[in-house]
Amino acid sequence: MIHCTPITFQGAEAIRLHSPEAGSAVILLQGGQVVSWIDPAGQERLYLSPLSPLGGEQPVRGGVPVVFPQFSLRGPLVRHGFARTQPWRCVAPQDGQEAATMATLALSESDATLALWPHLFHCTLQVTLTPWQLEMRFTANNTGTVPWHFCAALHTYLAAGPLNSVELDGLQNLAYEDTLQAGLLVHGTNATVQPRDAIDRIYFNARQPLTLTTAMGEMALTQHGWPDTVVWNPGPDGASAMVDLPDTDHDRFMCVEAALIGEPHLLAPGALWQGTQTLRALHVPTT
Ligand SMILES: O=P(O)(O)OC[C@H]1O[C@@H](O)[C@H](O)[C@@H](O)[C@@H]1O
Repeated sequence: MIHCTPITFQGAEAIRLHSPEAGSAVILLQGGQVVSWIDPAGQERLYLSPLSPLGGEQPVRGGVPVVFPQFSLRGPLVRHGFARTQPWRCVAPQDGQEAATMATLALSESDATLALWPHLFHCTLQVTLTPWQLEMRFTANNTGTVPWHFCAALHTYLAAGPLNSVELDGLQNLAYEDTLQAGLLVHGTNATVQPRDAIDRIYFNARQPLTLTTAMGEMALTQHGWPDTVVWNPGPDGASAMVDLPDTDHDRFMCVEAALIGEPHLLAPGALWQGTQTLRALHVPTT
């Protein structure tokens, strides 16, 4: 039998990747959700809300929730689909091997998912930790006999300083759908994205890589396979309205999500889709 030895992280079952050179990462079995990435300098690079209980039935706010098979409310399922609240299992490394810097978690159909979505599937998330870099590879496999459509995203909460010091470079001159304006299609300008209040945008066919500059330093964000990028922060009013987020914590993260939204993917029986998001810390402030 294949399994990893779980650790307990804030009371929830998890897998920990670590090495002296690369730092560490923690992945919850619930949701297959990365909730911590500590770089070799000891700096936490992901945001995790202190008001979001782990191991319950609610989605965990922070880290990297896996959105599947639906994005947001663009379909009949709960927002962002069911994958982020289902119990995943660790399928690699194999029992007895050192779970040093790479692990793969998997989710397949169950009575619970079939009650929500009548399809056979096998999803995996492979997480690889190297010095200053975290790579996450998501796959979706149709293990049934009929084709199905899906959307997905890695809803990455990057730790950031105050929102007014955030700048995202690489999405200039691209059109985006503005969720805060009821999905209005907005023509982009040649300015970098500098959110100073709530922001909720879907960029279709986004260019790569992006560079996120925050009070925490610079990070290169690269996605392969994922055509779209979501940029989200709830802003002060949105944060205050969320029970699982401290009132001022909109000033502690920025979500840049590698996503498949614009054209739901049709997966034939036996077919496999994959998308990778890579986070690379480029510059660490010396203060
Ligand atoms: O609160 P949730 O379900 O985790 O969603 C958070 C946000 O996720 C983003 O991906 C969406 O674009 C936002 O519209 C949404 O508010």
